[in-house]
Amino acid sequence: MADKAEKTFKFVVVGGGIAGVTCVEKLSSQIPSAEVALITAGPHIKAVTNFKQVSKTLEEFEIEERPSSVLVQTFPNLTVIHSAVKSLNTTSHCIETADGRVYGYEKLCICSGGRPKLLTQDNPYVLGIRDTDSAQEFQKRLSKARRIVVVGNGGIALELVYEVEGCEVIWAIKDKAIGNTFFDAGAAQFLIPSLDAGRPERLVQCKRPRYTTEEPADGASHIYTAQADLRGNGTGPTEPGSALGPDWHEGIAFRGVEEVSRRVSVEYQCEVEKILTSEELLSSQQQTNTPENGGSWPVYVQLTNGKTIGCDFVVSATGVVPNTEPFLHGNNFLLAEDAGLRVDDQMMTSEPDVYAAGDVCTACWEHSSLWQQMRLWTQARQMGWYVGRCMAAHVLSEPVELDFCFELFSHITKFFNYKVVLLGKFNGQGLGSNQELLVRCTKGQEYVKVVLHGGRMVGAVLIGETDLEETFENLILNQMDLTPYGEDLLNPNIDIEDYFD
Ligand SMILES: Cc1cc2nc3c(=O)[nH]c(=O)nc-3n(C[C@H](O)[C@H](O)[C@H](O)COP(=O)(O)OP(=O)(O)OC[C@H]3O[C@@H](n4cnc5c(N)ncnc54)[C@H](O)[C@@H]3O)c2cc1C
Ligand SMILES: NC(=O)C1=CN([C@@H]2O[C@H](COP(=O)(O)OP(=O)(O)OC[C@H]3O[C@@H](n4cnc5c(N)ncnc54)[C@H](OP(=O)(O)O)[C@@H]3O)[C@@H](O)[C@H]2O)C=CC1
Repeated sequence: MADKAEKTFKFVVVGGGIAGVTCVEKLSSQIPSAEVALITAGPHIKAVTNFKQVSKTLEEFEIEERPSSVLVQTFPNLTVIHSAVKSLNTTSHCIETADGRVYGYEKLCICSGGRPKLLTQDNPYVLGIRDTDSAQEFQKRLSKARRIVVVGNGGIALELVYEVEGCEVIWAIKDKAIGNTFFDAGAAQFLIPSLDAGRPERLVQCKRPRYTTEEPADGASHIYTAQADLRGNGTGPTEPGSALGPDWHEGIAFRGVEEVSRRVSVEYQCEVEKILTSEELLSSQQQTNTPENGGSWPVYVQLTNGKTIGCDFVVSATGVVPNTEPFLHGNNFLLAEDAGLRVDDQMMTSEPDVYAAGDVCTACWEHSSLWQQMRLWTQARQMGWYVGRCMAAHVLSEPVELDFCFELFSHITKFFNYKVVLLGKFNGQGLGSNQELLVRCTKGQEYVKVVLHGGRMVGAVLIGETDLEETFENLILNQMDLTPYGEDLLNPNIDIEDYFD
């Protein structure tokens, strides 16, 4: 492959999601003279906007989907190639794209994200949601649906069951409580009433521009560059786009055909045993498993609790698998248990000069006791920024230390219209029974949980407008012994901020 390389770049970054774009921005600003290529399968790139450092580790930002020409205008050293990577040869330092072109690199960063880990592949009644196209497909199918089954108990399921209107939702979860990837049972109990109450009316308007994946009308090149006229055509609507951002459902009406505003029922502690078409259900002759609520449906879901539920389609919100496939063949990448590319504290994979960041990688350095990896946009941005710094530092033979953002896990998001802040070991991850919990809850207003370990705060869940995030972040970071304060820590009559000043 090496002698076929039509151009060799100092840095090649694969993936136009948050991790890849942030990496490119960092590289271009650190070494403006270096030639950088961004190779991405999707037709657009993601850009972080309105970045706000809320506190030492908490950050908020918005995400825009943009044509890559905008990025190229900002960084004249950058070439964007819209084509999927087909193969990689780490020995010859070459990468081949779907349109048969070969590019050389001195240093490569893989930021190819993940794809939905579906319950089953190739079943037309089972949908996953990842990018703009899959969200639009979901919306289209929903507009004709009377009942859907949502499987999974993480971020996507939590958002969908709250957002869908005009359609009955059966939510099947493995656990005893909703939202297991983010909450404990107490928080779930606090949130459950919002499921029935429904979400407040809001204007359905698009906050930021969205782009379609149609070919450019003028037949313009898929390669945007200030330097070269490299043409490619290895991309199209079937290639994976970048993962959606936090408020991906804003501006999209998730409405089924029913008049009812919402009806969500949760099937707890069950998994999907089988997914059958109506013909398969009939021929299976399982008369004992009479479908719930009768009726005739395009597809039936048999759950391990013995229920068979007919529906229009199934949403498999069951996590992500790192997109590693095209990079593995013929190379010696070490993979983690979750199938991500293993990276060390310099974001380097097991192959020389190959780095990885974002959803595709698994952080395999010795973590701070207060941090864990979760495949979130915050971490994709942080890793993208840090990997760019590492790559530039290695070229310049400069030392680089693990960034401070990996000291403490922090995440701000919104579920069921409540602000949610998660800090450190917010669910007592890895602490076993060696933890003490303090909880304060005001129905419909706030839920505050603090995780203590050896008298020190190691994690917190803050739901609602608690205004406690900065103080708690400080208490977690400084690891002060809080034993003398006891339950006063959550006493609503004490101004905790003043208390620790
Ligand atoms: C519906 C949904 C809602 C979400 N909501 C939130 C939220 O509220 N908060 C939060 O923190 N996180 C959220 N996330 C998670 C978050 O979006 C991801 O963790 C983050 O965007 C990952 O960024 P990334 O750059 O690693 O990967 P991606 O955004 O997936 O980007 C991967 C890029 O690689 C490209 N690519 C893939 N394969 C190839 C190839 N072979 N060749 C070339 N290019 C390739 C793709 O086109 C894409 O541009 C959500 C995810 C989803 C799906
Ligand atoms: N607001 C936010 O921060 C949001 C973040 N996201 C992120 O986007 C990504 C994709 O979201 P999502 O798909 O919800 O992934 P998550 O990892 O958040 O959740 C996946 C859920 O599916 C469950 N699950 C896995 N396999 C099965 C199975 N075979 N049957 C039943 N349940 C199963 C998991 O349970 P278990 O854990 O027990 O395996 C878990 O509850 C994640 O990285 C998520 O963090 C998405 C939306 C919003």
